[in-house]
Formats: sequence, C-alpha cells, structure tokens
Amino acid sequence: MSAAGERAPFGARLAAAMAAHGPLCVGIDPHASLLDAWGLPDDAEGLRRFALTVMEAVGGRVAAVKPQAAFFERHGSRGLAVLEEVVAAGRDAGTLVVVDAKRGDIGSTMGAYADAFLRDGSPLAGDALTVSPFLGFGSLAPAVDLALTAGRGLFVLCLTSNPEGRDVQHAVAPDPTTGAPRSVAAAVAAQAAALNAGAHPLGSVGLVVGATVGDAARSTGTDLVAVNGPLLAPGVGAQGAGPDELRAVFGEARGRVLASSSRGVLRAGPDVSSLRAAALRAAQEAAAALG
Ligand SMILES: O=C(O)c1cc(=O)[nH]c(=O)n1[C@@H]1O[C@H](COP(=O)(O)O)[C@@H](O)[C@H]1O
Repeated sequence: MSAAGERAPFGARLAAAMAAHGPLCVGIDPHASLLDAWGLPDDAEGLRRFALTVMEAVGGRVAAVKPQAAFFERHGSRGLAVLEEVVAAGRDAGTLVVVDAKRGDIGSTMGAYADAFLRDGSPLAGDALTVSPFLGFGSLAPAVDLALTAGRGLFVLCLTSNPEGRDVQHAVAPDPTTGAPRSVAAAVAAQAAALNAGAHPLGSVGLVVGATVGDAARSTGTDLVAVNGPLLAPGVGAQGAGPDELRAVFGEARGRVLASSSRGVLRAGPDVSSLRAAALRAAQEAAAALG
C-alpha cells in the first residue's frame, strides 16, 4: 500500500492490469482529422464525445489508456475539463490512466506539475504521468517523490519513437561520477533503475522506449532489463511498428513492455464495438509478441 494507505504502488497495479488484459495501452489522441472522420465537430463537445466513446469501448477491457494532453489543451479550459472526465472515467472503469503531458522543468516548477498531475485530489491526477528528463533527471525529483508517495507512476522519456530523438538521446558524455563515456539514454535508464531497485513485481518509474527505435537500446548501451520498471512502447500501429519490432527492440525486457497504440485503434471508431474489437485485437497481438 502507498503511504496514503489507499493505493498499491503503480508498478504492482500495472503488472496486475497487464496480466489481466494484455500489455496494451490505448492512446486517446483526438486529432482534428479523427474528429472529422468520426463525424464530430472540432470543438470541446466533439472532443468530449470522442474521448468518452473511447472510454466506453475500452474501459475495463484494456490495461491502460493514455490521453494525450495536447489534444485536450488545444480546446482550452473546456478541453482540460474533458481530460478531467477521462481521468474520472478511467477510475470508475478500473482502467489505469497514463496522462501523456510530457512535463519537465526546473525542480521548483516541477513541484507544481506534480501537484497538478500526481497529487491526490487533483482532477488531472491519473495513475501515471509522462515526463521529460532533459532538464536533468534530478529536476524530476518532486514528481518522483510525489508519485511514489501517492501510489502513482512516471514514464520518463528515454529512447523516443521519433527519429529526431537520436540527436539528444544517443549523445555520449562522460559520466559525472566515473568519467566513463555514457549515452544520455543509458544515463536516464540507470537513474530509473536506481529508483526501482528492489521493487517487486515492477518498479513505478518507467521509461518511454519507442517500438520504432530498432537496435538503439543496444547501440546506446541502455540496459532495459536492469530498469526493473515498465517500458511504455509507443509507435505501434500508425508509426509502423508491429509484433516483429516489439520483439526486436525489447528482447529480454519484453515482459515489462506496455505497447501503446493511438491512431491504429482510434481509426476503427466511432462505432463502439468496432473500436473495442480493434483494441482487443491489438492487445492480443501485443501479448503474442511480448509473451
Ligand atoms: O510518450 C509518449 O507516449 C510518446 C513518446 C514517443 O516517443 N513517441 C510517441 O509517439 N509518443 C506518443 O504516443 C502517441 C502515438 O500515437 P500514434 O502514433 O497515433 O499511435 C502520441 O500521443 C505521441 O505523443
């Protein structure tokens, strides 16, 4: 149980959810083009109908959902209110909600982001938050502390699915302690591993490693097994990765992977049963690839 006395650690809750439903996270990315394809207006009411339709289709049936905050923020305060509804719907359905807001700032400001997305009582606090370590992993400390206290989790960007990510993540610099050369990605993974040490069955500080990154974990010396935390793998479906890529990218760490697909599932809407079928098919494929 968490220090709050109510919630088991995120890593344990995610491991149970993946065992029950398969290792799939459905991304809720209400692109303007998808709203249009679903016959919905590109406004806050269209956004609401889109997001709640996804929740109706997959709530209680997949391990997690991942609303992408940008698509809610582009509708202003009414869009954020819809994000709050999605968080509440996940809680009601017993489906973990990863809020994909990719926050990162100096520590004092990070504390405010942590309050918004990780503190009990905040309407935007789901079960986990995506964060960026590129202001220095230590700047994430307020989010790490609050997440672990509240039974919530983090997914720290490490090897992202976009090709431009290599410029930063593959860069090599001397380790400040030992002086040995180490890639940025390897350093991020090592710091997550230190936070997850001893956790069972899974730590609560995960990494984001795109399913599209090929042999990047090996070439950057990033030890994904040692992380002992969940590995969120976007890039499945619309960005081109499938079962073969999942197996190749994650190797021995594949049992800890939560594959994530947004457009690949969402294109099956707006019919609830088609959407549900697409999500369940993607979950089965991910389970077969990662089992
Ligand atoms: O953190 C993420 O989820 C993320 C990290 C990354 O490296 N690549 C990536 O695509 N994402 C997110 O995952 C989703 C991918 O959407 P689809 O390409 O439609 O499946 C988007 O919301 C991205 O912002």
